[in-house]
Amino acid sequence: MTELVYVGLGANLKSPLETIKLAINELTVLPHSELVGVSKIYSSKPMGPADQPDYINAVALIRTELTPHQLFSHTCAIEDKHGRTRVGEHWGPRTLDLDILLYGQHQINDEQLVVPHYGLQQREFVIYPLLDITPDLVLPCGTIVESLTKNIPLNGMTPLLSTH
Ligand SMILES: Nc1nc2c(c(=O)[nH]1)N=C(CO)CN2
Repeated sequence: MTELVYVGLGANLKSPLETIKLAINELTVLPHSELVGVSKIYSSKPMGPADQPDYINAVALIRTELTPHQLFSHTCAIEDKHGRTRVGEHWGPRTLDLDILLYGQHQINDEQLVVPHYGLQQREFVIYPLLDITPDLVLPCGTIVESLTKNIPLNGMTPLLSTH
C-alpha cells in the first residue's frame, strides 16, 4: 500500500536556502519512499512575529509505504539533523521545519499529528507550492485548493529558482 504525501518545508535561520535543498535531498533517500515532485522554492514574509528573517518555503511530494507516524519520525530526524530545537517562540524562527501537510486522503488527529495540517488553508507559503505540484489538488474535506487563492494573496512571496 502506498500513499501520496505532501511535505511542507520551511527555514529562516543559518543558510535557509541551502538547508531546504539538503532537506529535499534527504527526502529522496527515505526508506520505502520515492520523491515524485517538488514545488518551486520561495522566499516568503514571516507569518507570526515580524522581527525574524524571511523564510524559504517549498513543498515536496513523496510516494511512500511508511505509515504517517513512521514518516513523522523520519521528518523529525531530518529536522534534528539540521539543528532544530523544540523550545522557543510560537511561530518563531527555525533552522528547518518539515510538516506532513497531506497523507493521501486520510484525516489524522492525535497527540503527534494533525493531518491535513491545521494551517494549510490559510498559508500562502503552503497553498501556492502545493499548486505548483498538483494544480487540481482537492483536500479530504472537498475543498479545491486552487479556490483558496482568491482569499490568500501571495503576500510578496517570490519563487527563487526552478528545481526542475
Ligand atoms: N513565511 C513563513 N512564515 C512562517 C513559517 C514558514 O514556514 N514560512 N513557519 C513558522 C514556524 O511555525 C512561522 N512563520
